[in-house]
Amino acid sequence: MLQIAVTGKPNVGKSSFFNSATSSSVEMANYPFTTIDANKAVAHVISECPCKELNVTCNPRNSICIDGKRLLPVELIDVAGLVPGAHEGKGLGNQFLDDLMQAKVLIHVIDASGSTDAEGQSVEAGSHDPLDDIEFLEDEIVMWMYGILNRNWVRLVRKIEAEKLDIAKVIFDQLSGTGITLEDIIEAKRKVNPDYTKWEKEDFMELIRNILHIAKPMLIVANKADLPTAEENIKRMQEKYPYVIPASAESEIALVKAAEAGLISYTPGDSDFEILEKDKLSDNQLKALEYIKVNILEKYGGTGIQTALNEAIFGLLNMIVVYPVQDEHKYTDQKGNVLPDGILVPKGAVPKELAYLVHSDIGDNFMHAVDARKNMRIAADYELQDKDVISIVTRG
Ligand SMILES: Nc1nc2c(ncn2[C@@H]2O[C@H](COP(=O)(O)OP(=O)(O)OP(=O)(O)O)[C@@H](O)[C@H]2O)c(=O)[nH]1
Repeated sequence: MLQIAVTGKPNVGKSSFFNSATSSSVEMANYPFTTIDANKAVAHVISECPCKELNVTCNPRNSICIDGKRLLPVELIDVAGLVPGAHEGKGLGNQFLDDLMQAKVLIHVIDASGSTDAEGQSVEAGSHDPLDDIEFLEDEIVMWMYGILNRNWVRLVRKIEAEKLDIAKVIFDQLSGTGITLEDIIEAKRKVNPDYTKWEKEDFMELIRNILHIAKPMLIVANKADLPTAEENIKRMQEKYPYVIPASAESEIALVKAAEAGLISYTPGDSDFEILEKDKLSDNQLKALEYIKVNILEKYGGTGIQTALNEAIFGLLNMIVVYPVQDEHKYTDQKGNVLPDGILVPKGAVPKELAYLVHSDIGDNFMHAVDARKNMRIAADYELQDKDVISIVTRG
């Protein structure tokens, strides 16, 4: 399952974000996996299910369909321990960085209201500039990777020369376990001085930043957007960085709780709610709900939690959803389940890559694929499209 790391300095609302993003999956009946371990749980991203358009009733297996919306599971990892000096082993140090590197995409939770200082201590709202926190995470990761690469560099350069090794492959081996691919390194290296024997600290830093931007894209969640000091900071963040999602984890938690109690009707991701039991709500509760409506839902179009997850997968990672089936006429698997699985694949993937994502045996025995909508065989280099329904034909 695709992994998303949720991180940020202490007190910014990481746990609140993590809990609000994963609690709704827990409620879902027949969900095969909920809490994986203490700091991992399943959340979901939402995509339009092809069932409506194909006029069929689907029987999802790896996902859930609610009113034509397909909820696809992703794994969230709660990575606590970001403190200044983490790369030198402060706080949870390298454990923090190892955990972070498991994920394909990072969600960096920021206290947009500026009420926590650089170390995560509470301060007067608006007195800390949250823009300073954005650079700080990347700096910690860069310094940590620099430490790894720099450690044996002189010896490695000699070895590269003596044994005529490929520099990108050598860097790749040094960074093993970080999920960074050889292709990522080759691409990142193009923009730095080609003569690696002359690399200074700045060249390493540039290379590492390039690698990070390619291999570990980062989404900024501007949390605590409900506080009055957040608005101006959010504007400044959005002007400077491409992926900033205003959010209020606390509002999401409040709305989900009220919905669970039957007081309002609200589904995560909605941009509005409806009060069902006005008489059972106290004046304070009504005021709080009104505050959320005006200051979060109407202002930002939602609490930002579901938007952030969707943006991480479909925006930053550029994924699409493809539906493999066995019977291209009925859109079913072997057992007759209609549109059983939605699979997240990177945009640009071809049918054989989909086959491997379904199962390695199916990949090994892949012959060709059929576009079930058009009932037509597709070419080996056909780029899969979002919501494609594909039947894979295998040998034997
Ligand atoms: N106003 C407001 N407060 C929030 C929001 N999200 C979290 N908080 C508050 O911020 C404080 C920290 O929240 P946590 O979720 O524990 O933060 P954390 O980043 O996990 O903190 P650590 O466990 O210390 O790393 C708590 O008092 C929350 O109630 C939000 O969206 N709005």
